[in-house]
Amino acid sequence: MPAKSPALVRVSRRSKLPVLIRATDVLLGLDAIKNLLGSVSVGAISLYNHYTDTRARKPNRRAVDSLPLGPMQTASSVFTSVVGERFYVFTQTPRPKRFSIKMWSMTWPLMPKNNKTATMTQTTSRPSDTKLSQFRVKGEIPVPMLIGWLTLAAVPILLFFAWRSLDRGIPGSATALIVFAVLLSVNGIVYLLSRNSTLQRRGFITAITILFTYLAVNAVEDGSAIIWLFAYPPIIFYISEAKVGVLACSGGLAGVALLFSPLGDLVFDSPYSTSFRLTMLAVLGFEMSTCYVLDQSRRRSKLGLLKLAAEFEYAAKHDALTGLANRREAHEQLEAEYQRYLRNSRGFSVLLMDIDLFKSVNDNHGHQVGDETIVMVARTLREHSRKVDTLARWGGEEYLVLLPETDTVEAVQTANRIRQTIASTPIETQGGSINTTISVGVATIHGAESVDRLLQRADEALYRAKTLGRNKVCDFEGIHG
Ligand SMILES: Nc1nc2c(ncn2[C@@H]2O[C@H](COP(=O)(O)OP(=O)(O)OP(=O)(O)O)[C@@H](O)[C@H]2O)c(=O)[nH]1
Repeated sequence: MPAKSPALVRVSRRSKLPVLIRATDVLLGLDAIKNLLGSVSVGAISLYNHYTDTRARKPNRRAVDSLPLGPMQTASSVFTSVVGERFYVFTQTPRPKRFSIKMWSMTWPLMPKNNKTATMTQTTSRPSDTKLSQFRVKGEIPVPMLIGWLTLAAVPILLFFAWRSLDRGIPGSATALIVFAVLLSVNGIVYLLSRNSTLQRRGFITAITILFTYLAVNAVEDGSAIIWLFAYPPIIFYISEAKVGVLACSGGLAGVALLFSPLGDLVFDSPYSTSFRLTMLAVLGFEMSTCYVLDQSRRRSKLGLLKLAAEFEYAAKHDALTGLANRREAHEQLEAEYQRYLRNSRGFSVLLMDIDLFKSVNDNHGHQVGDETIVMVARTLREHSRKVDTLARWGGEEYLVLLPETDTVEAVQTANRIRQTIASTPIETQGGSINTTISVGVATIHGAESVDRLLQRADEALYRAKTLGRNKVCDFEGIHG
C-alpha cells in the first residue's frame, strides 16, 4: 500500500475539488436552462392552441373571455407566451413585426416513448401523473444515451490509468481497472444488442458503484482516485429514480465515513490525511445534498411542465362547453380514419347533426338555457355511442359523429336511436323543461371519394332532413326515419 501522500492533500484542496464541483454545477445549470427553454416552447404552443380559433387564425372566445383584454378588437392582436407557469399576454404594438409568428408553428415538443401518437376519442380524459412520466421533454438527454456517452468516456480513461498503474509497477490495480473497462464495454454492447435500457442502467450503476468503492478503498493513484467519487452523485441522480439516488448517495457517504474512521484504518491501509478526510466528507455531503435538491427541482418542474402541456393539449382538442372533441380534432380523426380506410378498405360513416330551431330556444329562454341544451344533447350522444366513435362539436349547435367500421344501415340505426331519444326526453334546464329535436345527415365513405366530399354529402343529407320537416334522419339517397 502506498504511503500517505502530502501531494494529494495539496492538489485536492487547492485545485481539483473546486474544479470538479464547478463542472458539476455547470452541467446541472445547463440542464435547468434546457428545462426552462422547453417550458417556454411547450407553453407558447399550448397557449396558442388553447386561445386560438385555428380556422380564423385569431384568438377564440375563450381568449376574449378569460384574458383582461378590454374591447373585442384588441383580442385579434393578442400574443400569448408562458414562462414557467406564468402566462404573459402581449398585445400587438404599432410595429407588429417585432413579434415572430414562426413561434406558432414549432413542433409539439412532447414525445411519447413509443413514438405513437395517442388517438383522441370521446373516451380521452386528462392523463394521470404515471402516464405523464412516460413522456420526456424534448431536449432532455435520454438516460440510455447518457450512459452510452459515459461508457465511451470512461473506458479510455480506465485503460489510460491501467497503463499508468502497469508503468508504475502496480499490476493488481491495472488488472482491476481493465476488468472495469471490460465490464462497462460489455454492458454497452449488451444494450446495443438487446435495447434493454433497464438492464443497461442497472449494469452501469452496479459497475460504477463497485468501481468507485474500489478506487476509494484501494487508494488507487496514491489515493487521488477517490476524487472521482464526486462524479457519482450527479450521474446517479440523473439516471435513476430519486429514491435510488438517495439510497446510493447516503450509502456511499456512510461507506466513505467508515473508510475514514479509525475502524477503516484498522481494516484498510488508507493514505488519506485527517484534513483531507474531513474536507472530502464535508464537500461530498454538500455535493450530494445539492444534487438531490437540484434533481428534485428538475423532476418537479418537468412534471409540472408535462401536466401543463397535457392540460393545454386536452383543451386544444376539446370543446370547452361540451367536452366533446372540437372541430379541428374531428378533422384529424376523420383523416386518420380515412387513411385506415385507404389501407385496409374498412369503411366508416359520419353523422352530421343539428338541433332543430335552436334559435328559438335562445330567443325564448336565453343564451344560458341554449348552452345547457347544447350540453345535454352532447350527453345523449355520449350515452348512445361506442368508445371507438369520435364525437365532436362541429359548430354552434351542430355535432359530428364519426363511426368507424360502420355501414349506412348501422349508421342510420344509430342516428335514429339518438334522434328518438332526444325527441322523447325533455331536457331539464335552469329555465325549465325543454323539448327539442335534431336532424341528422348520414354519409358512408365509398370508392375513392375524399373526406371533404364525404362531409359535403353528409351536409346535403342534413339539409334534406331539415327541408323535409326536421326531426329526421336522411342520407344522400333519401329519408330513413
Ligand atoms: N346558446 C348558444 N347559442 C348558440 C351557440 N352557437 C350558436 N348558437 C345559436 O344557434 C342559433 C342557430 O340558429 P340557426 O342557424 O338559424 O338555426 P336554427 O334556429 O337551429 O334552425 P334550423 O337549423 O333551420 O332548424 C343561432 O341563434 C346562434 O346564435 C352557442 O354556443 N350557445
